[in-house]
Amino acid sequence: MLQELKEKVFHANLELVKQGLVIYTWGNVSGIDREKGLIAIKPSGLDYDKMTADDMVVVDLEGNIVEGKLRPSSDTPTHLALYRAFPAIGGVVHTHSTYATAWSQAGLDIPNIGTTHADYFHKDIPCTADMTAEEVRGDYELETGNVIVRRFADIDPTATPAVLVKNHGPFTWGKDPADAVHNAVVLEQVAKMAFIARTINPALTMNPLLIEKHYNRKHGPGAYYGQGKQD
Ligand SMILES: O=C(CO)[C@@H](O)[C@H](O)COP(=O)(O)O
Repeated sequence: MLQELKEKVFHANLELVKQGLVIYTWGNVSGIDREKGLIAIKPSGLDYDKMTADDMVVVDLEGNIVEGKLRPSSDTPTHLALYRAFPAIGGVVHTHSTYATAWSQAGLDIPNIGTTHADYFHKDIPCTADMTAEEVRGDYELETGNVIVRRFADIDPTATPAVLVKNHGPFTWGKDPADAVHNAVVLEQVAKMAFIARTINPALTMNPLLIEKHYNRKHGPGAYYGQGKQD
């Protein structure tokens, strides 16, 4: 069942390691088959170098295991909350990549201070608020997803496919697992550049005109970015 999706999710998980976003068994990637309402996700606690596509666990949107001998990622409820709330997404990634996690631990949004950021994330990358005692002591992973969804009440998740969970780490998403990983890689670079830039100049400014210009070059009605069109 879902062999093609399991293969895509498996290779997307391996890409986290290849891109240096995770060590040991940290992080996880999932993908969804919207027609079937089924999700393939990395198994919990398994070394990436021992993992196979067949190890990917298939669950439904309520988290019931439909196929798989292993336990699904401990973050599965968070992934599922995002799939339920954001109907346009096809893949979700969670990592503890260094710079994005540092901004999560600092509890600050990553400000949009550069065109690389604007290309991929449009606005500031939001950090969630503190979780309450009830949320932490309750179904923590599900509540983590709910906190993310509430933080996006007035943010377009398609335009800004990333969030920092305060004191925990980043989640990204995309049209499929590979796109979600791509956004996780760029997020880590943007987090690193923002940290360095603000260290160099705490009083730096961003030209607001560049935000729409760069975002629309890549995503707007006239988007040609990467399609080989000439100026
Ligand atoms: O956020 C965490 C731990 O804080 C998790 O992402 C682990 O880093 C990976 O958990 P599994 O996917 O292996 O259950």
